[in-house]
Amino acid sequence: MTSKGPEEEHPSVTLFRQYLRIRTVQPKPDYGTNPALSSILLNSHTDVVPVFKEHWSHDPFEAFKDSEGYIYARGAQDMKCVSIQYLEAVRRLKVEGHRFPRTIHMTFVPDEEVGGHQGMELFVQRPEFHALRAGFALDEGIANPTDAFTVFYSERSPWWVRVTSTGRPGHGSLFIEDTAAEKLHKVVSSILAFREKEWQRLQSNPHLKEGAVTSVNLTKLEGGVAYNVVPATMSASFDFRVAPDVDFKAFEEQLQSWCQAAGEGVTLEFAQKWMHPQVTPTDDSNPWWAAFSRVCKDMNLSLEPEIMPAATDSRFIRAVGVPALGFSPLNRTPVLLHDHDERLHEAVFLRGVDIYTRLLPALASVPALPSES
Ligand SMILES: CSCC[C@H](NC=O)C(=O)O
Ligand SMILES: [Zn+2]
Ligand SMILES: [Zn+2]
Repeated sequence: MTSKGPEEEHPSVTLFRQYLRIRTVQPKPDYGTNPALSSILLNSHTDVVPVFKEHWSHDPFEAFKDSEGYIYARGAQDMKCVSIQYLEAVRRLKVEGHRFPRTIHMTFVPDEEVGGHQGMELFVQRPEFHALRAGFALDEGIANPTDAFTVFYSERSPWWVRVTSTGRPGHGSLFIEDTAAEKLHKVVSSILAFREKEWQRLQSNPHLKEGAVTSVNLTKLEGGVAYNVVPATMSASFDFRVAPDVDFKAFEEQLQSWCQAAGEGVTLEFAQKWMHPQVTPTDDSNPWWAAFSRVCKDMNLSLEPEIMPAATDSRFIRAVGVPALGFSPLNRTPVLLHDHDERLHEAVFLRGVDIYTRLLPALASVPALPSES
């Protein structure tokens, strides 16, 4: 009863037997046909952001599919789709018996949504990461509502800044001078004026995309104990996303000078300060880009190369010298990552599997780089 014919075999048993046939024998495990070459890393994170269930049309963890084919779930775009698309493309290529010179590794990492500090940031420093010998990585991108696909070659750097202002306390009925609030107000005004300037710069230049300018939002205000007590301390927290072409030293000095200009006792501290932005070249000098863009051209996919406005695990990968592209093959899809009713059409998902099925052979067949020969 256990040895059924091949046509009846349980798919899990078939998968098991396919895996057994791969000669991963030490000391020269057969991971790819040329293990001297660097590998391709397909990275995805497994965590998702929280939900406000009351704003969803369907249970965000049920993966409900409506009659049109839209699948509703937290992670449908960010980025459980990509994890499964990688796996399905690799499975397809294996079933078809393809072999490539370069090994393909997949990593499924935690904690990206809270900064990756316990995930990819640590992993890239580990010997296990270096043992993968990654030469190029793919990681998440963002959906594109048009026919085109967005691909990210760099990222803005997150700087999370808390400005703390101290001043004279006292009774809420008096005109107290030099209060924490009035000085904090000055800093907030300076930073929001800068925000407006960057916004105008973005608006007035159709060639600039969101990731090319520096953004900032005031995200927290803290302080105060009672209506009639002037507090001695107040603070404002800001989420800056600094564009990769900014002079970081000069920018930090600018922040400091806004604090100083507001008066005595105004200081800033960083809760997050990424200092290592990297750009993955998007021209044919980069053989990974050449392979990636060639496949897209062959498949008639139009690409929109951009700088990622948010921060992903790609920044850690690029910072250790591995070029990376942020790409989620999701076109004709409204951008709903982190939003209510995050959803993805099944046809778009399946098309993404087709796209990876073409991309992976090309990337895993990039000839030896000068550094590899
Ligand atoms: C800056 S650490 C937080 C990382 C987070 N990534 C995805 O949304 C982001 O806010 O960009
Ligand atoms: Zn993500
Ligand atoms: Zn996210």
